[in-house]
Amino acid sequence: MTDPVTLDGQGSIGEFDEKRAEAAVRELLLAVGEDPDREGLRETPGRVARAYKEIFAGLYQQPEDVLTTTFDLGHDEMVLVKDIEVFSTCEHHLVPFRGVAHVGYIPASTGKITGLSKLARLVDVYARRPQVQERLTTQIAESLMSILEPRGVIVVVECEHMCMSMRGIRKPGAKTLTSAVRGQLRDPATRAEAMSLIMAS
Ligand SMILES: Nc1nc2c(ncn2[C@@H]2O[C@H](COP(=O)(O)OP(=O)(O)OP(=O)(O)O)[C@@H](O)[C@H]2O)c(=O)[nH]1
Ligand SMILES: [Zn+2]
Repeated sequence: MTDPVTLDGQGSIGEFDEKRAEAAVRELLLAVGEDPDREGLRETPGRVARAYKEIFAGLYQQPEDVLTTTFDLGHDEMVLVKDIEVFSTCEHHLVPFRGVAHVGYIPASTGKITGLSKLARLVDVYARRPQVQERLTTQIAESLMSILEPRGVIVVVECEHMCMSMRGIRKPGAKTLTSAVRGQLRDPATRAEAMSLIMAS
């Protein structure tokens, strides 16, 4: 395995250890009083390990891997992609949180823009890690700022956390909104314009 290297303060650039994950799931089943050798559970540790590999695939990716196609277009107005589906995993309880992300930016005057799908891929890179919503939001904003060097960025994320719905406080339907605003989008008028586009149905 590669030596651990910090990745935005999270995880490490290594490889997913499927055997270890499988053993841990088997152990967890034993801990809850289940029989991992019974018919229905026999394949479960392996299945869960493969599912985790997919759910945490973002630990083995960098934003540069997905923000690849950049065009020079000379477009100097805001580009906004709304309602990008978010599936992530709360790092406190390892249960899902899901919702949408809205990602907008004002390209650099040199016109460096990226493919629209790349913004959704960027959301996935950070969502597919053990996360908290605030960090997910700022990581998207900051990676866009450093890679595209735009004049401004706005990221708004709205999610429902299963750790608040299915357990603990049990408030299904409660939504958490987080935002990160950088550069010219901090200007109140520009920010208000972006927010009205985001909130419009
Ligand atoms: N700020 C923030 N908090 C989160 C996020 N996801 C989960 N949490 C919160 O993390 C907190 C963890 O609190 P703890 O008191 O350590 O854990 P707990 O006893 O399981 O807390 P309860 O959920 O209140 O039962 C809870 O209040 C969760 O609602 C997130 O993305 N951002
Ligand atoms: Zn949680």
